[in-house]
Amino acid sequence: MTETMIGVIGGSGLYDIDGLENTAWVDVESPWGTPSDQILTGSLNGVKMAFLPRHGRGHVHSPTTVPYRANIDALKRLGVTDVISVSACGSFREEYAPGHFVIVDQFIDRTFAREKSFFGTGCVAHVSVAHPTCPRLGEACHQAGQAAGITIHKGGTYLAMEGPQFSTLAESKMYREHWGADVIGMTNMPEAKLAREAELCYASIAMVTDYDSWHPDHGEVDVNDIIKTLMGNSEKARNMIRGLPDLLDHDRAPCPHGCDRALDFAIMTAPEKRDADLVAKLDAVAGRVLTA
Ligand SMILES: CSC[C@H]1O[C@H](OP(=O)(O)O)[C@H](O)[C@@H]1O
Ligand SMILES: Nc1ncnc2[nH]cnc12
Repeated sequence: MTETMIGVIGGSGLYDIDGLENTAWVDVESPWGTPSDQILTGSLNGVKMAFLPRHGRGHVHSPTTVPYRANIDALKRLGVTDVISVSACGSFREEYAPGHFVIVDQFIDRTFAREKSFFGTGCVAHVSVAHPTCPRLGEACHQAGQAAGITIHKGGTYLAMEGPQFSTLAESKMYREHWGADVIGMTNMPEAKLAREAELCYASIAMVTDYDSWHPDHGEVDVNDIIKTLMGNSEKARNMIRGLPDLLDHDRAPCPHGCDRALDFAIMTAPEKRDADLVAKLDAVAGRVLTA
């Protein structure tokens, strides 16, 4: 049995969490760069927790410049087993209204200006992201959300756009009417792909702040309106997070969906052809299979 450590990545409006015991903001060094910020460590009901504000406290990083690899590597290095990503999003569905939460289970990745893998020349790996989120962790988030009195929808496809501008009306209609996306945001990719490469269970909670620009009865998306909705959403998210330790237990059974074994057959490069520097950088992410 490994010990559970819940890592929470907080998006826009969620720059800290409360209620943890024995807290400290700690620097975590990563060979993949400097994480977005220090990481808040502590425990809740006997379960270890780590919190990282995705954009940094004070919202320093844009969706494009968030150091996604450093963030995931740093959480893995700390001992995190399960990552809960909390994000603001626009909605493409009437019934996913501002103030509601969505447990995302699929993604369409339209980002193009980000490093998307820990692997590359000298250590090539191909992991499956057919099912990019962990159903066990998503179910725990769903239960915690319901217990916190949140209107929370189970399942949804998140379109990850590059940003930082919001979508045009034509894009918004295309994503909604032709691509089947349910919500839109700028940050869950490549975060989800990297979490899978690092063999971390990953669940995404998208907090609806707006109807993007498609809705005939709502104006175009406006960041001031988003911030107003975010203020209410972030308190709800904190309430939900407080319920998670009791649902996840201190001792962690292996993931029934195999998230924690994603690299078992993924690495293609022959041992004698591997680049030593890259292999060294992969010590936290892939040490389980590279040193076996
Ligand atoms: C404040 S609106 C746009 C901004 O909010 C979302 O951030 P996050 O996913 O980190 O909550 C969206 O993706 C944009 O980065
Ligand atoms: N409409 C939207 N598009 C992209 N990212 C968002 N984050 C919050 N609302 C958004």
